[in-house]
Order: sequence, then structure tokens, then C-alpha cells
Amino acid sequence: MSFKLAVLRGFQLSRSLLHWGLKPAARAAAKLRGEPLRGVPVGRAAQPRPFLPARYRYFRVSLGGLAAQLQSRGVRRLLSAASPRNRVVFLAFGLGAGLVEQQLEEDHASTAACREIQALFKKKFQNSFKSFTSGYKLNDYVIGKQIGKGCNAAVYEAAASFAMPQEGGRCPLAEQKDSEPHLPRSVAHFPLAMKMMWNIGAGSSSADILSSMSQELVPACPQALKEENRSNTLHGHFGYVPRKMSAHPNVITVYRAFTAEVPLLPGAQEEYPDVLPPRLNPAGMGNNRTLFLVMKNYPYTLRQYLEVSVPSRKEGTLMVLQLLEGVDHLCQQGIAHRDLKSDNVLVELDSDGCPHLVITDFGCCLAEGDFGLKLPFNSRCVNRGGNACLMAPEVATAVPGPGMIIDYSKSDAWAVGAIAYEIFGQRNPFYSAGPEGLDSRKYQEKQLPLLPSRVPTDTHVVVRLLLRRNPRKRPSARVAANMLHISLWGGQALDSQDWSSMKTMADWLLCQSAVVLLKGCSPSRSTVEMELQRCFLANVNLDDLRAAMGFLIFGRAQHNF
Ligand SMILES: Nc1ncnc2c1ncn2[C@@H]1O[C@H](COP(=O)(O)OP(=O)(O)OP(=O)(O)O)[C@@H](O)[C@H]1O
Repeated sequence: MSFKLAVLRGFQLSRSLLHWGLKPAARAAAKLRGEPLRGVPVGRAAQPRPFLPARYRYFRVSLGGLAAQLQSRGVRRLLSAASPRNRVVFLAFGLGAGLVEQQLEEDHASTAACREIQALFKKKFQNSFKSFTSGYKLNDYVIGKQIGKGCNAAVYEAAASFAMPQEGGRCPLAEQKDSEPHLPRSVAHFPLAMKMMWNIGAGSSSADILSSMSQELVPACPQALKEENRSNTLHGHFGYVPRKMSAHPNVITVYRAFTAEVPLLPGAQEEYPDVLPPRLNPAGMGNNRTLFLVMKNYPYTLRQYLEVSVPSRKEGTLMVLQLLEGVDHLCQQGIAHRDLKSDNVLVELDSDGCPHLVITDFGCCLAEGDFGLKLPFNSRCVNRGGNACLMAPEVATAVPGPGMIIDYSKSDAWAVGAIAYEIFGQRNPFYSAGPEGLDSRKYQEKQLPLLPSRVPTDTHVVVRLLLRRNPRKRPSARVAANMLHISLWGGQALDSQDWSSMKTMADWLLCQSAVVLLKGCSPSRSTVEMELQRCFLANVNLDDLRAAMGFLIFGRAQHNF
């Protein structure tokens, strides 16, 4: 090996320490020098880098040990005794190890900055709910016409005397935004939506109904249930207590949930006679009481919205990003929606006319306290979720058996990838019948159709990565969301910079925080963009950012070939 090459190798080896073995190496070095370990969270540090192949992980640890030894006095003594040629090679190693130290310092500073930024933005999302003591009876509401229907429920527009729009158009229960002029008239006059579940076989006592329809209560706010029902659920009176979720701008909030006798609502005899109780239809099979859920009334579902509008490039990306933020929020709370589709996403327009998306209909969700996002799949009777077309490959291909588990931690993110085609004006490839249609159980990634050329490259990259068959090679919703945040707001500042430098990233994050804080101070309304930026900063984490950057660089490189 030539002298120059040896020096270069020494330096390169130390650089790879930086890249792959940074924290273990630095820990070992600090330990050898008897210094206390600072700042680096242990659990996080132990996680493998996204592109470090498993076979190199052992190597990472040994490189770490090597870096530590380079710092030790013994090696320094060895250095002084070595020939000039070897000394230069050792020095090159030393320089690299010095860089490890420097990078570690940057890491400490960036981790601390991330923590502070998170704390600043992690305020609880307020869903503009005002605590009323009423709204737990059907009689509290005026019910208008039917606005939707699924396989399990009919949804009606509703208003409540205690929550009617007041002078100036403000509704105390579900606060109207300044975008009211965009809304169809009925939404302004009926600010609420009432979902009446169809009850076949769930019994007629409140406890039985709440128990068997408990998934619908997952997005319910703490005041949604009346005190006695709340304490029943809290004390596990029902066999199964689903997780409760905190509010999020991209997830529906159920304001009220109560049981009542099934009324004869407009269109009932014509549209769903079979599920009515015999009291209303002698041939009906429904129970006498059922569950009612009160939510905000949204003017469109995503499917309806896309039938009448073509989102711009940026709006399309913001829509995908909102779905990812909503899904990430669910994952963080150990909940998988399992039935994401454009009918289960509601849309309203913000004050700038940008579509604001919320995920709704939790009837198929997985929200069990014991297993989190992993479902034991030991029998065919276990329900693996809703809509089979948009079932992620790992769910659709799972075979039941002893010890089998379905991991849902990235399945909703996969569905977002499929819905992105609809957002960008194409047919969802997993819906189309015929030779062009793809089957999530069998498709190959190269069969995925290209998105229209107007779609930004990074968005294209994210969609393709989300639709990877192997969940281990697929980014999580958080990482995919970060990729879009970086692409939307980091581009200009960071394109020309060295992203591997944590300092560059931390500087950018601090700038973003300042911008969002300043925008938040202005009396103007909250917009989709502002809300998304707040979400990003509230969840900012160094490892997820690094992973997002890694995926972006990798995806961009692939896209250009
Ligand atoms: N909050 C709301 N605001 C406006 N429309 C709504 C609202 N909630 C539901 N809808 C409308 O009602 C339809 C049916 O609602 P939902 O999907 O919750 O019922 P479901 O019977 O549980 O559906 P599925 O067949 O997917 O199980 C939706 O597709 C939508 O058109």
C-alpha cells in the first residue's frame, strides 16, 4: 500500500467511525478516559443506522473500541516510538478520532436543541371544544338531512341549541373557521355531524352497546361520554377497554357519544330498512337502542373533494403530509387505523383555501392496550382490518398460525402511499380492476405506476418508499413526514449544505422554530401549513431526522437514474 493510500485509509476509517460507530465509539473513548457520559440517550444510541447492513454492526462496535484506544495514553506512547511513516498514518487515525469527538459535541448540542424545540411546541392541541354539560341526549340536537352512509352507520347533519352559530357565525361547540364562505350552506347551519351506528346483535343495554362498538370511541375527547359511562370504561367494566387518543389536527375528534332509542330519521325506511328495530319496521333486524357519535361536520370526504378539485403540486404534498402526521400520531399512541381510504378522510378548507384533512371512522382500528401495534394472528377468525384492497402486503399476506403476529406499525403509512395516487389525480393502482390493477399481496415495486411529472421529486420518492413491500425497508410515517418537511421547508437552506453536519441541521431547526413562533404571534388564523410546521417541531428527533435525510438522499439518487 502506498504511503498516501495508507494515510487516506486511516482517515477514511476514522470517518466511518463518525458515520456508523459514532456513539459507541465516543462512549468507549469517554469511558477509557474516565469521563462521565453526557447527553446521548442510551436507547436511541443503540439503534442501528438505517442503511448500516446487519453484518457490519459488529464492526461498528469494534471500530468504537479502536477509536477509544486511539485516545488512550498507551497508544500515544506507541505513536512517539513509531517510525515517521507509521506516525503519520496513526495521526490520520487520530485526526479522525478527533472528528468523532467534535461530531459528538455537535450531537450533544443538537440533541439538546431538539429537546428544547419539542418542549416549546408540544403543547396539547386544542380542538376548540368548550365544556358543556349538555349534549348527551338525542333531544339536545336538531337533525337535518343525511350526509353519508357506510356499511355500519348513517351520518346526518346536526345542530344543537346550546351550540348553534351565534352572532358573527361562531359556534361554541365546534368552532367555525374563518373559511366559512367556502363552506356549503348546510355546514354553516348544521356545524355538527351525527353518526348513528346500526346495531344488529350488540344488545340494547348501554353497557353492551358501548362495549361492542368501543373502537368508535377511540377518538372521543375526555368529556364525550357522560360521567357514569366514563367511569364504567375507566374501570374496565366492559370486557375490552380500547386506548384513548389525544386530539390531533389531522384526526377527527368525537365531541359526544351516547346511546339512545333508534329514531326514524330521513331516508331510513328507503335506505336502511333492514337495520331498523321491529318497532319502526316489522321486518327489521336492528336492536332498539344504538350508539350516536357527535363530531364536527366537514363539507367533503377526500374522495368527494378530489372529484371537484385538482390540488396544486404544493397542496398535494401538504395533503399527503397531513395524512402522514395523522398516522404518526396514531402510531405514537399505539393505534392502527386499518381502514384508511379516501372515504374515511374528511376535508375542509383553511383560511387560505388549502385543504385540511382529518382521518375519521375508527370502527376497524386496532387499539388494544396489551399488544400495541402487534396483533397475535393465531386463527382465521382474527379480524385483520377493513378494506382488503388497501391492506399493506405484510397484513394481506399474513397466514394465521401458532405464534404468528401481524405488525401494523407501518401498515397505515403504506395505505397513505396508495392514497397519494388519488391525491395527485390518478386512479388508485390498488383499486383498479383488470391488468393495470395491482394486488397488494403480489405486486412488484417496479410495477407501481409513475406519478404525474408535475409531482415534486421528493414527494414521488416518499410515495415509492411508502409502497415498499418489505416494512423493514419502508420509512415509518414519522420518517416519511420528516422527509416531506425537509423537502418543503429545508430545501433552500440546506440543499447546498452538508446535511451530515448536525450543526447545519440544528441551525435550520432553530430558524424554523423562530419563523413558526413569529407567525404564531400574528393575530392571523391558524393555517394548515402553520399547524404542520408545529407538528414537525413538536416531534423533532435527531435519529428520525437522520433517517429521513438518509432515505431522501438514497431516493433522490435512485430517482435520477
Ligand atoms: N364528521 C363528518 N362530517 C361530514 N361527513 C361525515 C362525517 N363523518 C362521516 N361522514 C360521512 O358519512 C360517511 C360514512 O361515515 P363512516 O365512514 O364513519 O361510516 P361507516 O359505516 O363506519 O363506514 P365504513 O363503511 O367505512 O365502515 C362518510 O364516508 C362521509 O361521507
